Amino acid sequence: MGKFKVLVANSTIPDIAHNILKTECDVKVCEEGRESILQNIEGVDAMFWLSHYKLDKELLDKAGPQLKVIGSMSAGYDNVDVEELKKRGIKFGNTPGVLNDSVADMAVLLCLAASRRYIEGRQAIEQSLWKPELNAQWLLARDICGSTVGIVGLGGIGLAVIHRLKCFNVAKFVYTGHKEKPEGKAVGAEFVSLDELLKTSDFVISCVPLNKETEKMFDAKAFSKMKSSAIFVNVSRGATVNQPDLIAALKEKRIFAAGLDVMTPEPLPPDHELLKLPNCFVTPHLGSASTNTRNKMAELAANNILNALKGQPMLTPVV
Ligand SMILES: O=CC(=O)O
Repeated sequence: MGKFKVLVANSTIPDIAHNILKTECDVKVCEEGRESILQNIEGVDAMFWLSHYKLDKELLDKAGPQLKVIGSMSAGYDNVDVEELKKRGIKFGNTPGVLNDSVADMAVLLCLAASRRYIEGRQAIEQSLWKPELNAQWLLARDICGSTVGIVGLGGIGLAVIHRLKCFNVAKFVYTGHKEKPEGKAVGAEFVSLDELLKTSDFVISCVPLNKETEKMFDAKAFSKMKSSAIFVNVSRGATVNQPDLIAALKEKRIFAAGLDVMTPEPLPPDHELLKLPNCFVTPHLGSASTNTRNKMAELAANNILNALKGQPMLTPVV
């Protein structure tokens, strides 16, 4: 018998996390759904969290006062009531850093798929619109080469995007955020205001965390400042975008195209308007979805939990 009781709030987490937790804990795994978490959470010392559900007061009340630590297998934690955790003295850790490369790969994929008009090209084949006569003006792309790339939120993911896109011979990198960062200077990116970034960038890539300040920051006003040839890419959270405004901007060709790994809602209904736009390339929130990255995230989340249970500092604490 392990010393600690841990609830795993998702039955699909990689084995590596189970193996780590099992060394010191009794591990219980939930079935799908919030109901199952609510049914199983009572009396546990820790929870391994991987869910789009809200981690809120109701869950914490149901858990009871012995709950000491929650380790989330995610970088983002916008669905977690961190203030409530703080109030209750519950430690909370996330898994930043280890997913930077995978998410940055996804950002590059989105830049390319949106700028090279992947959806339109594919549809043209399927709808027999690919004509035998050569047309030198057909489905022309916007190049990354020679472009200005704007990173909104220069954290680890934004930096990893810059490192990748350097090979594409980008003319200029700009970034915006709260303050100028030495890491920005080190990669040759210029710190600018959001306004300046929106006005001058050919690619606008959102890497910001979702919070009150960033919620719906990409709205009609923001899209109206962007070039009509600009490509908007989002690998952060769907809620940073006012989605009806984005849809209008894409429909009216006020911007050239978008590439989205995140959107609202998730999962996106199959008949959603975003999927009907030929200039919008959508993937189902797969940024961190590689075998290696998910293993690293699982390992880090499990070690955060064990450390905190044993009274040691978490490797990547939030509170
Ligand atoms: O979106 C993925 C994450 O926050 O880890």
